Amino acid sequence: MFNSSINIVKRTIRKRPNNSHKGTFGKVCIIGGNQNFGGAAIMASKACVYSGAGLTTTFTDPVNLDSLHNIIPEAMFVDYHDDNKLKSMINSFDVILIGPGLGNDDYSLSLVNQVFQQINNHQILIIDGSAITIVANHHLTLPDANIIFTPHQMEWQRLSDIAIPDQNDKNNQNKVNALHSTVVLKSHHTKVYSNNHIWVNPGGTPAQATGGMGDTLAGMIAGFTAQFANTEDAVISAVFAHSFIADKLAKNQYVVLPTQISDHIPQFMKKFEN
Ligand SMILES: NC(=O)C1=CN([C@@H]2O[C@H](COP(=O)(O)OP(=O)(O)OC[C@H]3O[C@@H](n4cnc5c(N)ncnc54)[C@H](O)[C@@H]3O)[C@@H](O)[C@H]2O)[C@@H](O)CC1
Ligand SMILES: Nc1ncnc2c1ncn2[C@@H]1O[C@H](COP(=O)(O)OP(=O)(O)O)[C@@H](O)[C@H]1O
Ligand SMILES: [Mg+2]
Repeated sequence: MFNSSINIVKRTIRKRPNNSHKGTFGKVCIIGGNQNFGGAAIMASKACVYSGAGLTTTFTDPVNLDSLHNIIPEAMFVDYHDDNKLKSMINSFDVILIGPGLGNDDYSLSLVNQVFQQINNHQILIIDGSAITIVANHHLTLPDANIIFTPHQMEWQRLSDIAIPDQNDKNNQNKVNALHSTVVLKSHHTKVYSNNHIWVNPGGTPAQATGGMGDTLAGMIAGFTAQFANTEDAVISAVFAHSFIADKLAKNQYVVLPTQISDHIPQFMKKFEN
């Protein structure tokens, strides 16, 4: 499993062509971070930029602006209350990540609805964190887009109606097929379900069990899928990179911080570029 995963990573992370520019490496929009969970959107944004996305724009509550730019000045900011900006910009992105720290209130629901109404089938939509809970609680109809869900087991229980003890491959795959989406089911042994294919992450460590770890993974998946043509391979490579970096740091650390993982993404990508 480890060697076949390395092969996927190597065929995914391409050497950057000399005649490239920021436009070559994808435009990502990250929507999340309410007044309480700004850190989630900021960690996702950091992970996305460090994964090499060409342009990252973060739609968040304005209370997060200074912190966002302190941590990751490469990310652009839009006030997520600005309806007109969201409307006019949303279809210009290759990848939209919605959910990290979004919260579950009426305004969060309206943002999810707005994205679902406007997104098209050329775009990749990553649904994480609060946005998964919103889709589940409000039984939202999914839009016609390339959808990737990134639930942990509790979020998957809400979305799939499969209780955590019953989350086996057969039950999970049936639900994934019904959703017509890719599902990254996160746990101590994360699995990626897509098109009747299941990939099991060979890595991961309890040193990763800290808030923000999934927000960081979601940002990495956004950055990888924005750049690399094969979306399934890009998702697998991001999940692999996330835990590979964590496993390495955990050799000398009791706990690994999400932002530390982001710091090491560029070295990981250099090591495996092909
Ligand atoms: N610094 C920040 O701003 C943070 C914001 N966060 C945001 O908070 C919102 C709520 O997300 P939460 O996941 O905390 O809340 P949820 O209520 O969705 O789920 C958390 C609970 O699920 C249970 N659970 C069962 N199996 C699990 C598994 N395999 N992995 C994780 N939890 C499992 C745990 O008991 C945990 O308390 C999201 O939008 C998220 O992005 C969190 O990521 C924490 C950090
Ligand atoms: N014990 C563990 N072993 C391996 N990976 C873990 C462990 N605990 C958490 N993780 C990883 O950390 C991430 C947690 O995601 P999530 O619960 O969404 O975090 P958050 O929403 O707080 O950012 C997932 O990628 C999960 O696989
Ligand atoms: Mg999460």
